[in-house]
Amino acid sequence: MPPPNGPKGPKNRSERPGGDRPRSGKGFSKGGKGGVSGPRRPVSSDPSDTSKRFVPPSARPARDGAAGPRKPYGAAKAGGSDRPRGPRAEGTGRGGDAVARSGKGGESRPDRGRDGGKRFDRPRDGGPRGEQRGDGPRPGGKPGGYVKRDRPEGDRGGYAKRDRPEGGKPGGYAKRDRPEGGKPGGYAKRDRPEGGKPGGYPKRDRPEGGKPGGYAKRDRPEGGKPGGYAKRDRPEGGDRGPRRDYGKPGGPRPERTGTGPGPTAKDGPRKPRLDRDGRDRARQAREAEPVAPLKGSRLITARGAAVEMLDAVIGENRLLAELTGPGGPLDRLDPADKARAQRLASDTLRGMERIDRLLQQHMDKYPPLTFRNILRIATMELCAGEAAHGVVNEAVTLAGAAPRGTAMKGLVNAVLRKVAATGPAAWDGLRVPRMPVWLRDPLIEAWGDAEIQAMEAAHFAGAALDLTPRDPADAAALAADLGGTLLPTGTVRLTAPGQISELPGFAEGRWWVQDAAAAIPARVLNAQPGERVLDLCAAPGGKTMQLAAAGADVTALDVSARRMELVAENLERTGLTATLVTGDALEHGDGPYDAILLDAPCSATGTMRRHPDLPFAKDGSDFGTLIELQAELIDHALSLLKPGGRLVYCTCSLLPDEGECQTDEALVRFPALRVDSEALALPGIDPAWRTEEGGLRLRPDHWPDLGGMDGFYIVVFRA
Ligand SMILES: C[S@@+](CC[C@H](N)C(=O)[O-])C[C@H]1O[C@@H](n2cnc3c(N)ncnc32)[C@H](O)[C@@H]1O
Repeated sequence: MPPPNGPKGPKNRSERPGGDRPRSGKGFSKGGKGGVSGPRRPVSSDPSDTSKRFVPPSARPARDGAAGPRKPYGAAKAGGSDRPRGPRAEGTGRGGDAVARSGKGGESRPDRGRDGGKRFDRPRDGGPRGEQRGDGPRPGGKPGGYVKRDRPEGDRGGYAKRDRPEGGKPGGYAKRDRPEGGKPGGYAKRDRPEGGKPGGYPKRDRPEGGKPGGYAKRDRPEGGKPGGYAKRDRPEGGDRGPRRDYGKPGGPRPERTGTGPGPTAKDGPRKPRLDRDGRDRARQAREAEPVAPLKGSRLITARGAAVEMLDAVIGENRLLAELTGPGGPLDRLDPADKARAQRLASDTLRGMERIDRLLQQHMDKYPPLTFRNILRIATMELCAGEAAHGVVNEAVTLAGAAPRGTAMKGLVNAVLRKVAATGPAAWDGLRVPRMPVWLRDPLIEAWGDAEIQAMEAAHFAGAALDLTPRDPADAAALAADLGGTLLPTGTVRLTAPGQISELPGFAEGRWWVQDAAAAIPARVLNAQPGERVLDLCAAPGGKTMQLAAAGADVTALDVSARRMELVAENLERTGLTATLVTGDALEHGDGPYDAILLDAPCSATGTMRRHPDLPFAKDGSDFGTLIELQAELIDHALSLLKPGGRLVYCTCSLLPDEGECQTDEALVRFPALRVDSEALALPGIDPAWRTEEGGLRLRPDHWPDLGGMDGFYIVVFRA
């Protein structure tokens, strides 16, 4: 068979035969790994020729010429990224995480030991001070210089002489030691909080080679505005040109608190910031330790646990879902307080940009991370209408209970009283918090400015609780019984649900938690009773349950043993059955199947309404690896299909690279493959959501009057 259209493009693209995916030498390739370099063996275009379809991984060409087993997912980043990862792709992609969160969920990292509260008691090393050090107040010193009005005349709020970094001038941080973008004298009003100027990083700080967006203008129609990946915009053969690098694998990670100030042009070349923000220590710690255990009584409260969660997300780039397991901040809380702590942490992350803007009005510089997070949570609560007296008292108590926190109590008290006086009234006038620039720029290029603002509004609004009824015919009755809303696609939405496991019908398995968008892939797959269906990346099992409830003979596979336990628990609760397989999808060979659902691991950027921690914990540097894996999974899934069988590919991502582009490129690799767009004609699915290549693009700003939905891409292939 002649090779399908190969990539045509700039020189730095991998030259790969067989219609392999066009890739950039920078772009999404994995630096030293060089991306998938071998030719991809195409699926036979002859539907009856099943013998040529399955190419076992062992028979595949070596990646980068390197023989041997595939490396664990994300483990081998180019440029020495030291971000430790668990087993391949565990926890990536969160299309079904809602199920896990209903009391079954979060992944803990069993490979980490316990540690005695290090985060609150870091050794002072005399090194540069930074925003994320979390070191506690300086020795022997009052926290002078934090609160604006507390400054003595002429005092610029800096550290006392003995505390200055070597070479430091009075009045603040020596240039090299200043927080990114910081000026001498601390965080004066004009200096923005974490992350820099609104809008983010100056051009030169963008990932190498990365233009904002990375989807070059030339790909758009003449004069066309961004938004949509219309076929007409693409060069022949589905070649979109080099892909964007969403992060800088192995390089220093950009500031991404989501709120603010990043490096500014005057800071000069970027330098590693690990010492400055404590991330080197954090990373080392992550290899061996779970969340630092709770220290003392102060953290056995919802607010204390929320502080610890924020410390881990912002200071250590951990996801909230990683923090819910044994040994984590929630460990010793009762279920109601667990829920409250998670809500406090999520709401604070969601509103972080506004919160920091309010706080910065009253501080010349930020205190260490833990105290900053105490202030942030309290500010969020004050602006949400909580009684000032209780919020301030609790925050002061929390601060005082932290190591070396006695000296911080005054600061916390003074700042929060000011916030209480003016913050709630100012809150609504502040702009809707934005996504971090590394993500915002490419999304604007993809969907347009107004659309991104609408998505940000949806993210800020958060998400209701969505339920999928086991029996789709029960949806209206379920909505009535639970006081919910029946959405056009058959999901039941609850706006004030309370504790999930206490809701009627939970124990009996009448429903499960699943975002409205996440429920659509299994619906378009339309499994029939008795059909042999494979759910290829199944955990925690939301889509498996839909397929099993339809009466199909379901095999559910996932690489994560821990997450497969959730599938088993969910099936047991709902009284549904499936064959469970724990293993790598790329090594599964038990075909052929009538239909396959591939809910591939992805950036999870479509789930930010529910996971506001994502922009803080991620920087996009692993997206390239995920995109490569998605293509491999598509190829392998196709090899397991019966002739004429259907493959539903989906990701909970907003990035076209994980959706529309994957479809384009699969169609180039496999010319006989067809997209079945008719399968998308289901009740509640707006035809306007269809994409030119025949898929379905769901976005958080869809259904604005109903409360939005997660971002998803869905396509139905026919072999
Ligand atoms: C988006 S989640 C799946 C959600 C699930 N379909 C649901 O609806 O509940 C992606 C899953 O892919 C799994 N995964 C990642 N790489 C895999 C691989 N190579 N083989 C099998 N599963 C994999 C992850 O463990 C994760 O559970």
